[in-house]
Amino acid sequence: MSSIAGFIGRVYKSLNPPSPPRVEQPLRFGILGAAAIAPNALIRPALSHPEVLVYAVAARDIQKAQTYATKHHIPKVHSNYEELLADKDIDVIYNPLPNGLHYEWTMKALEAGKHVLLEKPAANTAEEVRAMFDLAEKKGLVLLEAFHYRFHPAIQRLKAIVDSGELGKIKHVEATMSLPKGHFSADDIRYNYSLGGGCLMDMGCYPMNCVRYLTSSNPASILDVSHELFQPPNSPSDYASNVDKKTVASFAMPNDVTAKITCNFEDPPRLGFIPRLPVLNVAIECEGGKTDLYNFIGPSWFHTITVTPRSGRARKEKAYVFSGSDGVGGGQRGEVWWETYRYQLEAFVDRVKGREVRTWVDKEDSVANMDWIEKVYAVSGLGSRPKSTYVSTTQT
Ligand SMILES: NC(=O)C1=CN([C@@H]2O[C@H](COP(=O)(O)OP(=O)(O)OC[C@H]3O[C@@H](n4cnc5c(N)ncnc54)[C@H](OP(=O)(O)O)[C@@H]3O)[C@@H](O)[C@H]2O)C=CC1
Ligand SMILES: O=C1OC[C@@H](O)[C@H](O)[C@H]1O
Repeated sequence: MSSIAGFIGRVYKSLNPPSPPRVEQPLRFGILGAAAIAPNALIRPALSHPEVLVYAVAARDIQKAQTYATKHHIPKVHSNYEELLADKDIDVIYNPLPNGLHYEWTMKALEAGKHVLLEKPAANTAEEVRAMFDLAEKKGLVLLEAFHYRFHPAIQRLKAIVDSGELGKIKHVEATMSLPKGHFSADDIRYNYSLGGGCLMDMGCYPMNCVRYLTSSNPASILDVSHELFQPPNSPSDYASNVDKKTVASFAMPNDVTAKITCNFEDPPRLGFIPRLPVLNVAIECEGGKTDLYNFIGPSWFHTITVTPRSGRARKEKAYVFSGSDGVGGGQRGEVWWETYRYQLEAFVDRVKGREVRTWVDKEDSVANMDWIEKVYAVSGLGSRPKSTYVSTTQT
């Protein structure tokens, strides 16, 4: 009963967060595009952060930007992306553009002297990811690939359990992100190759990141890759698609560990008619038992960490807030209703302000993640998503 009340409380408070008064000079964020994800990933989390003001939005169509700004109480509207970047009152750019535009607009934002909170996956190629971080470093600006789940206590608690050695050495890690068929329409950016589409890019980047994070390593090699292709409705049977709607990849990790990632845009109904639930799980087999986290990507409303030692009693844990006794260090306690995005925003602001952060997703992490995504695409034969044609004016 108390867990149902806890769930309702978390959902309610995360959707209706308290909004404390802003500090005298909050960080002013500008949003590139009237993006579908921004209300969840930035606008709502920002309400409860006293040092953040979502100050401006730009869209390719000014009317769209105005409607969005009115709906989300954003004070300023710009009629194009360049104008947003030129706005001297903006400190941070949030870049939730389609993947294939991440590089160009992040480079432009950094060139304009802005910190950048950049949606995942960071860009279409590892080379582009490195170039963005090089420029951020050169300019002394903060750049973060928004792997929001990494900032939540749940995944950090899971890693602390694994790292504590209580289950012995890791043998195998499996991470899955799968959504029921029908979640995305055929014209979604996710199915558009020229915009950096593909399931491995959009969803597979999480399991890729997660297996690397939990094993504290990069793959040694790829063991196997399989994929299913997206075919636009009414396309000819010989339509050559290079957009995966599903990818499964297995890896040899260092120290005799193996890993498997699965991502699926279109999990078909069971028996053809029973709709599937999303699958957002990670499971780890160790020599002395196993553990898993149900809902590793969106743990804020509900998750379960199950720990099953080979000998001894199994237990279930929750980690909605950093407790101090959870083996993941001090600072940034959080609130039980904070979503992954709110934890992420806390760390981002702390980083910009030069304060210590509990956790971070750094340059080499982002570069390696993209590198392995490209390597999987190379094995599947689909190839990397197209390189940006943007030529930076600030060569690093
Ligand atoms: N962190 C998370 O949980 C999530 C992250 N994402 C990531 O966020 C990014 C955006 O996803 P989402 O919000 O679903 O995307 P949308 O379909 O809402 O597109 C985002 C914006 O892209 C702009 N855009 C610019 N050029 C084009 C173009 N040629 N075609 C289509 N759109 C264009 C549009 O801006 P305009 O308003 O100017 O027209 C649009 O508002 C992706 O990188 C995705 O991976 C997505 C969902 C969840
Ligand atoms: O968290 C997410 O869920 C659905 C995906 O398509 C999206 O891009 C991703 O970030």
